[in-house]
Amino acid sequence: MSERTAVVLAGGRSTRFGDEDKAVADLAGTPMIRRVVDRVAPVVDAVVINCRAEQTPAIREALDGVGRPVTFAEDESPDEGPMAGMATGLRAVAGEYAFVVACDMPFVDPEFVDYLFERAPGHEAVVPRPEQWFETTHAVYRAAAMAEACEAALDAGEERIVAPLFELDFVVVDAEAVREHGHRRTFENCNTREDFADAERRLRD
Ligand SMILES: Nc1nc2c(ncn2[C@@H]2O[C@H](COP(=O)(O)OP(=O)(O)OP(=O)(O)O)[C@@H](O)[C@H]2O)c(=O)[nH]1
Ligand SMILES: [Mg+2]
Repeated sequence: MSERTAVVLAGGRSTRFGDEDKAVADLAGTPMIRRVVDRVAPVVDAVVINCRAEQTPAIREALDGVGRPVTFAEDESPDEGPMAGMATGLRAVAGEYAFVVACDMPFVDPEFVDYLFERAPGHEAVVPRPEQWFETTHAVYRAAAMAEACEAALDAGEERIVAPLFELDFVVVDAEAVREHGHRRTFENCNTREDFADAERRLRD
């Protein structure tokens, strides 16, 4: 099946942001997660949201009318970290490949996401490495393979998402390819009120 899915990770507690869920917080007039989904929707067929059960109503409302089927993959037990969320989200994917993205990346570049999907056939993961770090929450995975690898890593007490990644046949998109195919803002994430204010200034430009 060639269907492409976006898995949006939103199950965190937004502690750096404050007493509000940053996923649905207003960013220049639009809930942040809506910005993320609106940006990736043109290059995917379906959307899966990973979050805690109590977040679902507000996120569902924020995503009303996005034009792609949205399903919710709720954490069975919350606060187990982004890798657990990734496994839960990927288990709910119907197609072969999924782009996993954090809910706090409102500048995600659809053309770059398309490029990541294009590099995927024959591999289990396509992960950008614009600098020193692998952007594991902005990467394409063969859903079943990564879900399984995450579950094994969690069982082994691993917390870093590179651990399951290294178990897969993965392609690295290096700094040069990132520059060539992507906008540098694509990896920018908003964690604090200051990050929101800063992003908002640029979104209103
Ligand atoms: N399911 C799930 N997702 C998580 C968890 N922790 C973080 N995430 C998600 O992983 C992504 C990156 O996490 P952070 O940017 O640290 O978000 P956060 O944990 O909500 O924010 P802070 O509390 O400020 O670190 C975000 O999309 C989060 O929603 C978790 O325990 N469970
Ligand atoms: Mg966190």
